[in-house]
Formats: sequence, structure tokens, C-alpha cells
Amino acid sequence: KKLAVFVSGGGSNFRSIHEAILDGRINGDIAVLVAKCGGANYARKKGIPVIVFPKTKSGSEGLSPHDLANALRKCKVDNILLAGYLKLIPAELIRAYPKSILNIHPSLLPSFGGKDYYGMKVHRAVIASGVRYSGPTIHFVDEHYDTGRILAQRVVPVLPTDTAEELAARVLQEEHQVYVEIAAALCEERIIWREDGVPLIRSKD
Ligand SMILES: N[C@@H]1O[C@H](COP(=O)(O)O)[C@@H](O)[C@H]1O
Repeated sequence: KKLAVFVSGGGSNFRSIHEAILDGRINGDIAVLVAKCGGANYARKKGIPVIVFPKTKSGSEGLSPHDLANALRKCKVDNILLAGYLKLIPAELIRAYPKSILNIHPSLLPSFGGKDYYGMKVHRAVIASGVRYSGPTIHFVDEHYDTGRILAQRVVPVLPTDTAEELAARVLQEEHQVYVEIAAALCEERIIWREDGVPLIRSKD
């Protein structure tokens, strides 16, 4: 399978997916990185093409949603993985990639999800709420923030002494593992849909 990865932040999930492709845990290929941030340096070093999206404020750089959809089709991209990508995905791209776009969010959705919950804000809210467990969620992407069908979750404890940074680090470690497992299942076409629309992962033969 050909993957496009979208990043806004440091890109550690992107790197861990790429390393899993290099060592054979994922039978796929990153055709292109969509970013305009730090993650792009690693991609350029590894010879992965980079597309700047969205357009920069000056309009001098970056693609429109329509041009991006065309560029991904040209790269023969099968699936899109959002890895720390903070922008809403345009409806045109969701129409072009039905049931083919995944996102990772650092909380147990539907709790602590939505446009106001990103980065450290998530972990601060989790700690302030007093919940005892948190963890990453991987879900399909729809027109809204963090509301698409949930595909996978992992649980980590929230310790009484945790700072948001400590909790974020514990969740990020789980993120790297679960996103590699799910990307591997995606590339082996082991994602199936239950009649009621819930996506499931078929175990390896
Ligand atoms: N959306 C969230 O943003 C953070 C970015 O991580 P990275 O992959 O850019 O290091 C991760 O916690 C991810 O869940």
C-alpha cells in the first residue's frame, strides 16, 4: 500500500512508522509527507517527497485542497495517516479517500476530543478531570475533529503525581506502538467493517 502521512508537529509518529517500514514490520511505502514543519527535514533526509499543505498565508507556497487531492492521486496514494496533524481535513479530500483516512488522538475518545483539545491541553484536561486512565485512540476521519469511527485504543494509567508532560510522554510511547500495529494491519488489508459500521482488525492468519 502507498501511504501519505500528514504532520504538523515534531513528527515522532511519522518517524516511528517510517522506521517500521524500513525494518519490515509494515509492508507498505510512504509515498509522500504532507507538512510544513519539522517533520519535513527528516523526510527530505530520507528521500521522501514533501508536499506543503495548506497554502502558506502569503499564498506563495502550498497547495489548495483540490490540487492536493490530485497530487495524492498522482502519487497513487491508497491511504492517508494523520500523525499529529492539527488542521481539519477538507471535505474534498474525505470524499476522494472514503474510509481511507486515519488519525491518532492522545486521549480515550470520545473523551477530551474536539477542536479545543490538542497537544498538552489534552493531558492537562485529563489530569484535571481526575480520570485514572488515558491513552491513544486511532479513528477514521470525517468532516469533524476527532468524531470518526474508532478503530483502536490503548490504555495507560494516569498517576496521582503526573505532570501533563509526563502523561504525554507515556501516551506518546503507546502511540508509536499502536500506530505501527494499525498501519501494518491496514497494509495487510486486515481492517474489516461490522454490519453496524464499526471497524475491526482481523487477526493475522
Ligand atoms: N495529535 C497528537 O499530536 C502529538 C504529536 O506527536 P508527533 O507525532 O508530532 O511527535 C501526538 O500526541 C498526537 O497524538
